[in-house]
Amino acid sequence: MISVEEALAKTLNLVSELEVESVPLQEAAGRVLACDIVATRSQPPFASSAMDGYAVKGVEVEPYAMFSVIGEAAAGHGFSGTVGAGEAVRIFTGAPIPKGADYVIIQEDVAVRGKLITLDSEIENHDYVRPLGDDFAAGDRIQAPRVLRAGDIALAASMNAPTLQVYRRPIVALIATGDELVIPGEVPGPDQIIASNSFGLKAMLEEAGAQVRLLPIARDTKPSLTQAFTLAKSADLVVTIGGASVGDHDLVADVAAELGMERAFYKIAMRPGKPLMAGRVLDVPMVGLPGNPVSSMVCGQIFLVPMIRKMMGHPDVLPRELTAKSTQDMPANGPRAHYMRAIISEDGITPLLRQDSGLLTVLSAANALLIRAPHAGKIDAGAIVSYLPI
Ligand SMILES: Nc1nc2c(c(=O)[nH]1)N[C@H]1C(S)=C(S)[C@@H](COP(=O)(O)OP(=O)(O)OC[C@H]3O[C@@H](n4cnc5c(N)ncnc54)[C@H](O)[C@@H]3O)O[C@H]1N2
Ligand code: MOO
Repeated sequence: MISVEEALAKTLNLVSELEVESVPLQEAAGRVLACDIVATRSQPPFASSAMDGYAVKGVEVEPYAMFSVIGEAAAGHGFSGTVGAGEAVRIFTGAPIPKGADYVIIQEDVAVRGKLITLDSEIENHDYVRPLGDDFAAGDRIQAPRVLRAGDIALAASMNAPTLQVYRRPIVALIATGDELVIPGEVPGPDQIIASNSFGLKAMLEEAGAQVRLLPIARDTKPSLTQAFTLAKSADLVVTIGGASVGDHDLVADVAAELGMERAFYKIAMRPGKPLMAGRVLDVPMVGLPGNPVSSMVCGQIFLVPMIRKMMGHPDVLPRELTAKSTQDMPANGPRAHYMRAIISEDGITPLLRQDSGLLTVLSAANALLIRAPHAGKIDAGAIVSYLPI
């Protein structure tokens, strides 16, 4: 058995960044930018007004000064003339500052009579002019790599970049295995249960950015598993669920071996998740998850999500572990790293009472995985422990 850290390094080694593709701006959120975005224009492209008011010459601004209004400048429709001494142009937010003017008096500080304005006794000492290129100048860049958030998309749009270069999303083929499984909505036979892991994993991996194909459930026979692997050949990552352990019907390792699997490892010092395996099958990176529902979801979180992130070009692939005070005493841990389903709140972190890897109710109630290292000693309530939010 190898450690979680070794297994993580080996699973990450199986994959690399995928190719770069062009996507429309509207579809780029959450993707990782692969090439710098270069602004093809400055913003604003002209000095512009930050307020509704009157554009004048700044040197003429003083209490009770009077100006005659000679025209109007609105956003999208500038004033074509020049502002002279004693003159003002009615101006609105976003409009170009007219020639000759360099100051905007907000309309709240002005008394208007026909075409004449008089400044109040107190005037704000602020020109309300946004200079040309105040936000960015032509040639400025959004640097890659970068995970594109909503604010970045707005900035890229403003830079007039209609398509962006991003890493491709990985295609993941998910193969649930087991004669006992039927899909949700079907009527299970007396010895059957509903397949849950593939649906939970699909949600998890899609949230991480993957495109997930749910393959038909493979039966516990070699031909059925062989067919499933063959169907998955065009994916960037094949994930099997179940059949990973040592029982007579756990055939994933055997079938993968018959298909020439280059095995990276089998079995890790982790709880849940001991029978995890990984390698390449039919030249496709493959991870074999244990079937117990919580085991497969926890392994998905710890191993698959970082693999997806690496393929998508993320600069940081590993989740950042956080720390909190344990609200409970805890006994010494055994030889496997324990990822305990737990609840993090302002009081600290509390491991849930039942940790059996078949309990999806417990996983659903948890919002964190409390991490106990192999052979960690016993701790008292109040001790600092590591966790991952889930
Ligand atoms: N003698 C031993 N028995 C087991 C060991 C061991 O070391 N020695 N390891 C245990 C551990 S730990 C785990 S985890 C499980 C993993 O076994 P498999 O990967 O072979 O999984 P299965 O036997 O196929 O299934 C286990 C369990 O999970 C249910 N299952 C499977 N797939 C799904 C699915 N897609 N959706 C919902 N539930 C699923 C399945 O019905 C079983 O109940 O092995 C232990 N045994
Ligand atoms: O490791 Mo198993 O995954 O404990 O249930």
